[in-house]
Amino acid sequence: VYGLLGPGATLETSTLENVRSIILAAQSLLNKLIRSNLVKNTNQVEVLQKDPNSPLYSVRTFEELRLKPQLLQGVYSMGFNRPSKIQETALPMMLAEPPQNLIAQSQSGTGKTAAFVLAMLSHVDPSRKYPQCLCVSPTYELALQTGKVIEQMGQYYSEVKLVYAIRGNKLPRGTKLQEQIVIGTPGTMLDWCGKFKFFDPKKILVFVLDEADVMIDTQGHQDQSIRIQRMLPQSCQMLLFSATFEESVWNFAKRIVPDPNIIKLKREEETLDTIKQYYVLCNSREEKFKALCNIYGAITIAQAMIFCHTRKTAGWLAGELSREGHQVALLSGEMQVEQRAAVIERFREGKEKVLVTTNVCARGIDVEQVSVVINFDLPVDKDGNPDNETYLHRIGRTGRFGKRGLAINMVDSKMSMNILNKIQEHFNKKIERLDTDDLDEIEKIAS
Ligand SMILES: Nc1ncnc2c1ncn2[C@@H]1O[C@H](COP(=O)(O)OP(=O)(O)OP(=O)(O)O)[C@@H](O)[C@H]1O
Repeated sequence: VYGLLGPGATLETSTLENVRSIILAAQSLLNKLIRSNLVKNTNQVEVLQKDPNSPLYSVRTFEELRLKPQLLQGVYSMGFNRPSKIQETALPMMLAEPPQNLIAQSQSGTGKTAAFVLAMLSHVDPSRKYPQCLCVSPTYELALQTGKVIEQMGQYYSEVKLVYAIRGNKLPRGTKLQEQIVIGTPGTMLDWCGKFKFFDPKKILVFVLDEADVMIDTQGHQDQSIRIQRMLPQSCQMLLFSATFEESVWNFAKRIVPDPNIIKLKREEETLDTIKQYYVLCNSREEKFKALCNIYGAITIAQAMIFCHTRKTAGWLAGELSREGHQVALLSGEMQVEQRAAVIERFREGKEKVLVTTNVCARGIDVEQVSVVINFDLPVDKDGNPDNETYLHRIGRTGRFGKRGLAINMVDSKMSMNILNKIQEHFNKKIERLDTDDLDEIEKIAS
């Protein structure tokens, strides 16, 4: 299957309406590629049960779930010692008899994929050689990532096989699938069960819809998913996962999952409390660059992220910094997701000390060891208004990381001063002026 795939989706291949969904899907893939650990979350899980009178089980250990030994071995071999926050509640619900339907929302990296993969592997009967679980993902790259988790978790359960229903994987007419798990994108999945009848949808026990928020942004995916769902038997367990839960996602979720239990885990809040914020007044990008050099000359910066508004500025700045002798990594929109993941990985490993990037590329990426964030350009939305949310994401820290940080904003016009003032008002946190021609003053900010 891997050999059949072309390179990852690029923005060039898309129509304009699809750009947002492609960015979302790419972001999600990027997060998966660069993630090395569970994203910890200290918030409480909110649970809404279909039947409020039934007792709510949550587990502290994987043993309590009475998994097949081959699966427990698979779980431990992945380095999981205990269920994540969302898994504590989601797993007993998904593994209950009779199976329960579930809608679960929690941010990327909290263990949703591992949870539903475990549920699918627990429910299949390997002695039956036909599809019993379907999992739909928004893109084939995301489907492949989930497939990898199935392969890893099921490594000691080799009787269970999976097949990818993705564009490019063409099967001869009349094929009857023998694999127990089918994972793919909605269009191909629909063709496989509706048009080509490669398997019998009435025999499906578990239907998983992953990344619902990304899914609904892609034209046609919603309808295709609903059409697949309609072919499944009433007894089929329906599971839907999403990182965010806007109204539109919720409406879609309710159409896909009848009588759901609902689990939500709020994202850990980011705060500016532990961040010292400054701004520097300049007149041009050259002056901004000079200010940046002065800062680097005065204080030791282990690792910094620098945000620019456009690819062009980012490219220019990366070049200038390299000429000054800095080890610079550039993250840019025209790079494919895999290339971006590699750049971030190198930066995380400390191979480069400065990461220059545009906003699109770096949304949602945590690089814990970064202590200095520089807004070479202030974050604005497409209408040129201050983008407070992005400002917070760039420089904010969750309580968990708690470390002190430094944020420096470059202001180069009346307009950008105005934006800075609005950001300051919005967060009600003072942003101090920094004179970068005064070395003593710069040294003070690092202490
Ligand atoms: N119980 C666990 N203990 C330790 N690590 C875990 C556990 N569950 C999952 N992980 C790991 O944490 C990371 C995130 O898990 P997972 O991919 O399942 O999260 P997710 O919520 O599905 O995120 P995304 O939607 O981005 O895929 C993965 O590297 C996974 O291997």
